[in-house]
Amino acid sequence: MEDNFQSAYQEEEDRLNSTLTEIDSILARLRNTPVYTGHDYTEQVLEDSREQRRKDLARLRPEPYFGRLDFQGSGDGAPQPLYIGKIGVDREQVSDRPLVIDWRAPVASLFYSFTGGTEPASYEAPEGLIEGLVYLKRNVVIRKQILERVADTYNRDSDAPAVSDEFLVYRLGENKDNRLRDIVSTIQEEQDKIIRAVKNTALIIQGVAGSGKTTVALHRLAFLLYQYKEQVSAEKMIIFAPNRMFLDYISDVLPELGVGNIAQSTFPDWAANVLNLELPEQNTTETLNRWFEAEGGMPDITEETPGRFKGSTVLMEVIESAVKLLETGAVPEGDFSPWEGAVLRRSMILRWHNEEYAPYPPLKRKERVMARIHRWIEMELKKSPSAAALKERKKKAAAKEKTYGGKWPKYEPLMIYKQIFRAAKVPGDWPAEAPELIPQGVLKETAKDLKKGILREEDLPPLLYIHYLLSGNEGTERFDHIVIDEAQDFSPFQIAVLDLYVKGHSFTILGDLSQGIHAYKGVHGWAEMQALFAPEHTAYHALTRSYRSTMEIIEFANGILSAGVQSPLLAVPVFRSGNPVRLIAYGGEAAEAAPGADQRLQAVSVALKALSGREYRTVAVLTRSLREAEELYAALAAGFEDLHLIDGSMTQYHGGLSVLPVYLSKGLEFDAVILADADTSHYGAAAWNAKLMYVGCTRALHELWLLHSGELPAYVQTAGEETVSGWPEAAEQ
Ligand SMILES: Nc1ncnc2c1ncn2[C@@H]1O[C@H](COP(=O)(O)OP(=O)(O)OP(=O)(O)O)[C@@H](O)[C@H]1O
Repeated sequence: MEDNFQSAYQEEEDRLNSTLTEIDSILARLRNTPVYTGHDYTEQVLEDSREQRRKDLARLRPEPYFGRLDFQGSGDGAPQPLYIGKIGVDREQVSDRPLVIDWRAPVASLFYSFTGGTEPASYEAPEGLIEGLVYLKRNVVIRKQILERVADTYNRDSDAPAVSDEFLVYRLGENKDNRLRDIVSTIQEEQDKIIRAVKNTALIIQGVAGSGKTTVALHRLAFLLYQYKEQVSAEKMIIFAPNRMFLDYISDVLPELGVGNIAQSTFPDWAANVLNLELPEQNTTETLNRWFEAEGGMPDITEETPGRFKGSTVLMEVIESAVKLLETGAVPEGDFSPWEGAVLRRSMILRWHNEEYAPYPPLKRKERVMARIHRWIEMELKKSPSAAALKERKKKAAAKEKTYGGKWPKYEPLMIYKQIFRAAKVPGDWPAEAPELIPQGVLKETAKDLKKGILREEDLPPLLYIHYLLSGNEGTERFDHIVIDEAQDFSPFQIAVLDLYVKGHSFTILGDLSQGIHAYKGVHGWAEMQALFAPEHTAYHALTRSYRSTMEIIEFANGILSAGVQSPLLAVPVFRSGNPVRLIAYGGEAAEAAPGADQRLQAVSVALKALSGREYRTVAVLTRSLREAEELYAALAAGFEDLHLIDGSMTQYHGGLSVLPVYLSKGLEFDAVILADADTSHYGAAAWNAKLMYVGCTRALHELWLLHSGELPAYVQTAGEETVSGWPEAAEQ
């Protein structure tokens, strides 16, 4: 065994050396080729490609590849070793087998989809299905040109035919810094299917916490750019994520994959930009705080909860009817007469509006009709009998034209939105009552907000839709692809509106219903989103394995889900074992002398010291509310150098030690998590509270401690069979 390993290591070291020599020689040749600066187009294209190759090779040199697959296609005489890396490199002789194969190339898909066994394997190539036998699947870790590790996950000649998880487990056991990383060397089969799915589909992915949704979405973008290079461009792709700090957290993955220039935004930021609106900064944060700090729990969520109703496609219908009403009554009453004796019949204007310009959206139609009227005036002016009459008529016509233009509907999204909710005066031909489809409660609350000038996040999709109905998506280029992360917090209306701004329903929509803590606005089931697309335009995938946390943490979090939410969406852990989850009751007899608040502070401080003293790089204290996070931070900051408070307004994630409310931790991960206040007064019995706690627990990679002074919620007690209680010895108070 040891001998085999030695020879594998030696073999890979030799191959690495020869690869590096070859890369260096290609690079040297490219660098010695004079840079073309002339005007010949063909030469310019060749120069661009040389420059790209120079950059790629320089980028590749420190870690040229990460995997090897020995494959014998049906036409091959013997198994051929294929080396797979982040970027493909052709040899000097392009007819030879590539030096390194791009991980996105069709043949590289075998590296990910092959699940062991002696049966033939196959992959889809442009020329059709290629079949053959896999002999070896090997992971090689190279850092700074040094071979660090060789691990065979499959070897046809060995006794263990299945693909082993050993290398994956090794990778997952590493500590994380403050950024999400690429996973090209260990993409799993279920993830690979999503990454390589065809472009023009609305892919909806339900993935348990830590199943790699965010990571997979980013790899999918890199794949689409490779596979559809002629059809898509990075500038026309966009990622929607919950907040700006999260965007910062994921911002390294795409550059690591060699992809730049993909727009990343929050939905409100993007919508405000399209609508040309200035959104007050604190609105979203304020809604969140209001919602999550609510004393005595959340209000009940029904289809009439404002966020839910305004996110529904029912409101789309209401808007469509309102815009139709405006459009039908748009042409002002009466003929148009710019001066005495000149008359343009209304019937003619109506014909222009309703027939000739019918294909245009209302705002364009109005512009076209007004331009046509202007041209008509100019023709009429030519008939003026004298220069004085011409001058007089011109003056009159200008005034009349202005007045006539003013009689048209305003066609302004916010105004129309206010009119729909009866927060602004409605045109004469509108019914006095708002449409029955709008529930009374929503009507009142929205009208009150709109009159005060308050716009909430849930008002943005309707506003965008009105904007679209009025102007089409003119001025905003349609995207080639849209990624929506944390999509359980999106509403069907939001997706329906975004569909108007993307080509071919090309979406990757990822989320986890078990983390749906924004139930007042998000979807309650994926069918709500699937229903927006024709069956042939949508596909559903479920990711059930969780890669982030140890088995102990996942089993504990699963327990919370089953008992607290009765959810069937449980995570399947990768076989990676760590320390048991720790439940720590503080206060009680040992610390009776200290008043309550001090005991809590002391407990958090001891836990933070204990965990940050280990090899972990990121440790988080999660509180139930922002206020509690702020208070804890203020009390702890002096004792911990690298401590950061994370509130809703942050744009950067620093890593190290953090204090944050649990609802803001969504999407992030930490080596160790301390869940402060895990008691019934902070986490009530409602499913919603269990979800919140589930989110908190699943942020932890290696270590999870729950601190409490009161009773633990029942769903934690039942989940806690395999946990340990109390402080570890070294951290004893
Ligand atoms: N195939 C893989 N190989 C190695 N690491 C992986 C793999 N898949 C996911 N991971 C790791 O698992 C962690 C979770 O990934 P990610 O944040 O993308 O999951 P998620 O499903 O978006 O999680 P959540 O919904 O809980 O926020 C990350 O550290 C990621 O690097």
